[in-house]
Amino acid sequence: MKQVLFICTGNTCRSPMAEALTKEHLQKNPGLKEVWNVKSAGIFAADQERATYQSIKVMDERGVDLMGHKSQRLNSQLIDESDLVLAMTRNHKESVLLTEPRAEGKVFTLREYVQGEQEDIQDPFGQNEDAYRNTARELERLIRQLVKKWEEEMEE
Ligand SMILES: N[C@@H](Cc1ccc(OP(=O)(O)O)cc1)C(=O)O
Repeated sequence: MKQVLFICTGNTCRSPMAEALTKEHLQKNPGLKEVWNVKSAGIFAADQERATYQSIKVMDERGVDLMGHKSQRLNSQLIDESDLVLAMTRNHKESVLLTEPRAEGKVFTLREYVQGEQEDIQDPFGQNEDAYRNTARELERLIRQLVKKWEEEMEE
């Protein structure tokens, strides 16, 4: 099996949403579900924190359960065991490559990986629910493209 690891700062908003959305999409695609294991972590995350209330709420609005999420701090082992590391921002990507240079080649920003563009996914932390909703919508779009990309790769 291959492992994808989503990275953000606190592992309580963006990367948990990306993880949950990806798992949700994989549920609908048994072939791919056999291929990809999905995790998330945060560069400055505390361990064992729940996702923020707003993240849980906006995911719930999409029928995606984030209640069981527990944050974890990024570490070398997680990077080493991952085949693909998808960061929310260029800063996250650069920070990973600075501490784990051997990860070069498997670390991308999510948008770079699916759209070939460098734009970041902004942090909704500390903002209102609508900001979270916008992040969720943006992530949903990107994750749909990610899964499509994996499907196409599988058919090759
Ligand atoms: N937990 C940090 C900040 C933080 C939390 C979450 C966060 O969002 P995300 O999980 O999307 O990186 C960003 C930063 C603090 O102590 O203030």
